Amino acid sequence: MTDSIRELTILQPDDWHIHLRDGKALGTTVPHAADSFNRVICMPNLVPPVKTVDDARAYRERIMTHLQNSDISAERIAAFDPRMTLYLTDNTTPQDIEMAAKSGIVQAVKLYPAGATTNSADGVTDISACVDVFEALEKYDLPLLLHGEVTQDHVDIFDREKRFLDEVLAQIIIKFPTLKIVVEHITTSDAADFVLAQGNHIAATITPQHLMFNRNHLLVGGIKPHFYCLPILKRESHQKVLLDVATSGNPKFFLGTDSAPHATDKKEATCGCAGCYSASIALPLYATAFDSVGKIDKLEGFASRFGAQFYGLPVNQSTITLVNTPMQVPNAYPYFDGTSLTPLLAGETLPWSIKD
Ligand SMILES: NC(=O)N[C@@H](CC(=O)O)C(=O)O
Ligand SMILES: [Zn+2]
Ligand SMILES: [Zn+2]
Repeated sequence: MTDSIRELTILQPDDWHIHLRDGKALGTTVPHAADSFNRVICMPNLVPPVKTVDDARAYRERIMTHLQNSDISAERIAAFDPRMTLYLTDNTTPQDIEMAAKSGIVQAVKLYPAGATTNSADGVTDISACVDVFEALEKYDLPLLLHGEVTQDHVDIFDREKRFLDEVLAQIIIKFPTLKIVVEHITTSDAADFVLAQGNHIAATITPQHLMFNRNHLLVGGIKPHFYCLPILKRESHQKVLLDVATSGNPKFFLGTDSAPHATDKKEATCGCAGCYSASIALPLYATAFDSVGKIDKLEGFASRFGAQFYGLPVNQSTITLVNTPMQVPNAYPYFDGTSLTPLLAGETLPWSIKD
């Protein structure tokens, strides 16, 4: 065994699922995202949500303003390209979809079953009533991004993703056979198998936490709120399958951090918010996960090629270098109004870091 330093230079990655939030939160989240990623698909679950092209345009401008005010390099500022999504509600019309498709700034639309996750109260209450909207998405070739969990009270939280695939998504696919769909943040072997069984117009994103952790990390030895996100971490056998498919080189699986900031006091609470904050350390996390199974050579496809390919965009030209020199994850970042933001694995050491 040699201890030589290993380096990996890959095309600059994109993040196909990120929450930047709004207002003063952008002062922390935007520079973190722009440090590592060129394109980022910005989730629309703001309060109030991003529902129209005008909302999306205004949100993109607020994001860009925070970039100009940050201390990141001119080169990273020039490369950063937030892509917008619209939040589907019961009132979204086919005309809204047509306008989004023709806007040039809306990359996809997002479906949250009402009540499924953070800020999803305005989401869709009856997916079977979305026929016209799905038809329009199919017609204009605009991808549908799914938070794929059912929400009925009686369904066990660990079964909610599988039940969504079997009972909801399977029906959508039959009725709309060419609709482009991304099953976001998949967490089970069932979801991996489901996506593998479909055509190339159906893909999935995978978060760093679902590759690195399972429900024991969340619950054994005390409850760890910073591992709590939705869909919830599952058992180890699912984690292993996710790691298998992510590192397989299959272009159906690509990077989406689901970095989801909540102030530390909102996580460490009697009713803690769902979401792991990972944007600032996402690439070292993914590198660590891929290296753990000897598949670091598969990282570039997952992080920098397959997402662009799915969305019909060119791959980035610039590169970034990762190195297996350890880094310490900060205990917390300053957030807005005197609050702090605790990242995933706060205070721990990661074996990989980004080379300066
Ligand atoms: N993943 C999460 O646990 N939370 C996300 C919402 C989401 O992506 O489901 C958030 O916005 O906080
Ligand atoms: Zn979600
Ligand atoms: Zn998310």
